Order: sequence, then structure tokens, then C-alpha cells
Amino acid sequence: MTARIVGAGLLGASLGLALRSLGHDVILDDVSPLSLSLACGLGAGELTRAGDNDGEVDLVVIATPPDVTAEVIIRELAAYPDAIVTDVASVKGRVIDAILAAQPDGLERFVGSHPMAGKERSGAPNADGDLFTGRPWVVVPTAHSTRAAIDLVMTLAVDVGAMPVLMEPAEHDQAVAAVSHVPQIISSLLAAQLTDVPDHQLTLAGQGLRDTTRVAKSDPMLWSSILSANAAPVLAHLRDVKTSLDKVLADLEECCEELYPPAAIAGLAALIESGSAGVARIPGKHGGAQRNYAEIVVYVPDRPGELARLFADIGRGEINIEDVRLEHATGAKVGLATISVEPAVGEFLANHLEELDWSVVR
Ligand SMILES: NC(=O)c1ccc[n+]([C@@H]2O[C@H](COP(=O)([O-])OP(=O)(O)OC[C@H]3O[C@@H](n4cnc5c(N)ncnc54)[C@H](O)[C@@H]3O)[C@@H](O)[C@H]2O)c1
Ligand SMILES: O=C(O)C(=O)C[C@]1(C(=O)O)C=C[C@@H](O)C=C1
Repeated sequence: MTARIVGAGLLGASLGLALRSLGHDVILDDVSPLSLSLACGLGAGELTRAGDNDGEVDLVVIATPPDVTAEVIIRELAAYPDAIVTDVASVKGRVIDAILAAQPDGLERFVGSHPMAGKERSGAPNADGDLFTGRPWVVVPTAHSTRAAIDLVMTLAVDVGAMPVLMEPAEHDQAVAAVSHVPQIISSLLAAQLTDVPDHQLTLAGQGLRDTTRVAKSDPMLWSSILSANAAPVLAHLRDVKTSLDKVLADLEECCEELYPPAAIAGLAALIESGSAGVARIPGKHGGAQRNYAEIVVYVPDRPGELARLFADIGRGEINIEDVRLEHATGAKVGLATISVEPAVGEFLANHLEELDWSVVR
């Protein structure tokens, strides 16, 4: 297959790398000559100008920011009359509405899509050919899309290791408001408060803060485009967050007036409990049920080769590592490795490592 990818940034270049590793031909295009040559240089595809290779393209994938996606789709449907056209924009309703309103020729060859895979860093330098592995890839046909077009986009998702999920535009936009767009806003709000915290207080920051602020490093241009295009569903969710936040404020105000006021304490406990219930509902990494693992925390000296030695020692015990998290204590010559394993082998791993002179946090 020959795929043409318009927008050679994080998503476009990642898809280019994934398709090329499967042996497909990939032609890249981008308004930015620099982004284009960077993505080509990284091996994500070949360089071309729009209009070349007419008739040779089977699939066009638009990976531009949402605000320009509809116009690029309409242009590409006309320029590549034999190709199926899809996009990867994070918002579907507004993009699809704009295309339907324009009624372009070839509408039946268009199917919207959205891989639920990404990073907090944009641009081709952050591209990764394995980005889509195990991730849901939402496929959003219109009433005009042909079966062949839908099938090709589903096959694209499967080929790059993702799991296709068919959805209507409105349901997609509501879902991503809850699982992606509101989390981005909350993370940004949280991290923005840190700009006024004195440096010496920030040195106390631990993993909790890092876990809740990773996506706050995202691209402001891309995210203002995403949030404005999905404003109504995001607003609805954010209003619910505001109601909950107002309740927390009221409970805390009561705690300022009185020591341990029962109703306020119960309110705060209920908040933490409902947060826990929400987390338990997040499916596991590859879309399956969430797995509960035993976590063994080990001190790792800050020296070259220590982590490799730890993994080798765990392997020697024939224990399969399910997940790993690393943390560096500020100013300390030691790190903490949290090793997740099947619950049944947790205690065995802790004992095994202690026998090999590792310090395990009990
Ligand atoms: N970043 C993520 O985590 C993520 C995940 C899933 C989907 N998406 C969606 O993928 C799309 C691309 O996001 P990204 O993170 O790759 O952004 P990016 O900024 O890394 O890449 C976008 C590229 O599009 C190019 N571009 C802009 N306007 C163009 C135009 N009119 N014609 C041709 N090229 C144009 C830019 O020069 C840039 O190289 C967006 O619609 C985004 O909503 C992003
Ligand atoms: O993991 C991240 O860094 C992401 O931001 C990825 C993420 C998400 O929120 O899940 C962000 C936006 C996209 O539309 C899809 C995926």
C-alpha cells in the first residue's frame, strides 16, 4: 500500500514509522518544510509535493491540528480521487460537520478516526513507531462512508497494533472530553499553580505531583485547538468538576472554623473514595480489565549498571516484571525502583532480593 500522510508531526511521523516498518510506502507532506524534512530524515517517509503521485496513493491520512483538518481533508479528497481519506484529529464532531456542510466530491471515501495514543510532546522528533501498540483507535464513519473505506481504516488501525472501536462523532467527543480533554485541563490548572511556589518548597515534590502533571507539558497551540473544537462536551464535564470543587471548598472552610466537623470530614472522605472508584474503572493499559499487581519498592544506588543488575537478579528468580517505575530522591545518591509483579510472587520477590543484598522498603 502507498499511504500519503499530511502533517508530519508527532502523529504523522509515528504512523509513517509504523507503516514503513510493515513494508508500506509512505509519502509525507507538511506546510512546514522543516518538519517535513525532519520527519523524512527520521525515516518516517519520503518527501513529495502535493499533487505528485496522483493515482498511486491508496490511503491519505491527515495528521494536522484540528482547526485545519476539515479543509485539508476536502483538499485531499479532490487531489487523490482514488484514495480513501482519514484523519487522526482528537475532535470528530466539528471536523465531520464542516466536511458534511461542504459536501465535497468523494465524501464516500472519507472516514474519520482518532488513535487514542499520543504524548505530551509534539513534533516528529518525539515520534515512535510503536505509539499505537495496544491502544484503542476510534473509527468514525459518516452516513456516506463506504464499507470499503471503513474496512481500510480499521485495517490500518489493526496493522499498526491498535484496537479499532467504531463510534458516532457525538459519543466520541463526549468520551474524549471525559478521558482526555478535562484531564488535560485539570493537569494544566494544577501545574500552573506551581509557578508561584518558592523553589525550596518545590524540592519536596514527589511522585504524586509528577503523576498528576505529566500532560501539563503539552503543546499550547495544539491543545487550544482541541479544547475549542470540543468546547460543549468539555464544558459539561468541567461544570460537574466545579460543583465537586465547590463542595470541597465548603468542607475545607468548615474545617477551618471547627476541629474535625463530622459532615465535612465525611464529605472529604467521600471525595477520596469516589476518586478511588473512578480509578478502578480505568481499563488496563491494553484495554482489558485493570490488573492489580504487588508492588515491591527497592533502593537502587545511583551508579551505572545498578538497574541492569537489579533486573538480572529479578530474572534469576524467574520472576516476570509487569511494570516498573523509577523515582529519584532529590539530592540523594539513591533511587527507588517500584517493581510490579503478579500478587502471588510479591513476597517471594521481596525475600529473593533481600537474600541478594538489595534493600527492600517494607
Ligand atoms: N499529540 C497527541 O498526543 C495526539 C494524539 C492523538 C491524536 N492527535 C491529533 O493528531 C493531530 C496532529 O497532532 P500532533 O501531536 O502530531 O501535532 P504536531 O504539532 O506534532 O504535528 C502537526 C503537523 O501538522 C503540520 N501542519 C499544520 N497545518 C498544516 C496544513 N494546513 N497542511 C499540512 N501540514 C500542516 C504542522 O506543521 C505539524 O508538523 C491533531 O489533530 C491532534 O489532535 C494528537
Ligand atoms: O498520553 C498522552 O500524553 C496523551 O496526551 C495522549 C492523548 C490522551 O489524552 O490520551 C492525548 C490526546 C489525544 O487526542 C489522544 C491521546
